[in-house]
Amino acid sequence: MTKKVAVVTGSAGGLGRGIAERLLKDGFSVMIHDINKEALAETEKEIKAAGYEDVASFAGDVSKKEDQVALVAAAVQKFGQLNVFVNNAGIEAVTPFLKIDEKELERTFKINVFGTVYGTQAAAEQFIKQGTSGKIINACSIAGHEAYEVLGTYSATKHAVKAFTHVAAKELASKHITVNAYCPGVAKTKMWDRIDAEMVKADPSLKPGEPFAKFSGEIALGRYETPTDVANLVHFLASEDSDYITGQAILVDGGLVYK
Ligand SMILES: NC(=O)C1=CN([C@@H]2O[C@H](COP(=O)(O)OP(=O)(O)OC[C@H]3O[C@@H](n4cnc5c(N)ncnc54)[C@H](O)[C@@H]3O)[C@@H](O)[C@H]2O)C=CC1
Ligand SMILES: CC(=O)C(C)=O
Repeated sequence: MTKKVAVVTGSAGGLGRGIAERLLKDGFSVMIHDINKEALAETEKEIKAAGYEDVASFAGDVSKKEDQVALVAAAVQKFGQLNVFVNNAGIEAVTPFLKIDEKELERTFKINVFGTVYGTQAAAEQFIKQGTSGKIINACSIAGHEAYEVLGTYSATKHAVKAFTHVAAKELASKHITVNAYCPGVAKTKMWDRIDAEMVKADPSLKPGEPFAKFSGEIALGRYETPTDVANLVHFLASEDSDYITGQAILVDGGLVYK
């Protein structure tokens, strides 16, 4: 039987790498992808060294539509088809509201929102061309359900990701394409290291590590999130067990936001 094929954007590290590794374990062929070419090459090497042969990599920028189309084409050329597309890549922005500027708005919306739209379009076009069903899975956040101080731009982008998840699900359902989102809480990746540093810069009364400790201290299950926690949900959303679920932005946050 032909192996199913998944693409995971922004998977040179962090949550994306955890997701890619889980999908490989589940038996998918996986195209990993990132804007950081060196980290991507290193990750591919490490994954192969761990015994996974059906992995390949493609470097690109999710905010460029042509890169997303080329990513899908590369996955299909390498593995023969596409079944799952994970719009994982995203960036943070940590700025007090009155200081948010055009540059921050443009950069964050281009990567988090435009990137998700372009990835969804490229994947959906391929599913339609194949005449198959398909699954699109987007990175949202607790910040797509709540809005956080000094994370205004980021929260707005994740609310937009949630809205596009709903709309794409409605429009693509008749083509047997499902669109869902995972909404992590507080995971100690490079993103949170940067958020912590920026929050300390914005409020000098804070010490390094305190913002992360404050956010993760409110998690009901008593610990911060790991890439595996997120990958467990994406594994489900990529599997046939989720076939009757579409348009959902599912919280996977250990009990932090209740919606
Ligand atoms: N870490 C956390 O606590 C949470 C993360 N998320 C979301 O999960 C996703 C992954 O987050 P992390 O792994 O924590 O982030 P990260 O910053 O650790 O990793 C993100 C990866 O995306 C890549 N990337 C950035 N811009 C890109 C672009 N334009 N094109 C292609 N690749 C690009 C980076 O090079 C990096 O390898 C993001 O969408 C983030 O917003 C959501 C909720 C919580
Ligand atoms: C990183 C993130 O998604 C937060 C702080 O909600």
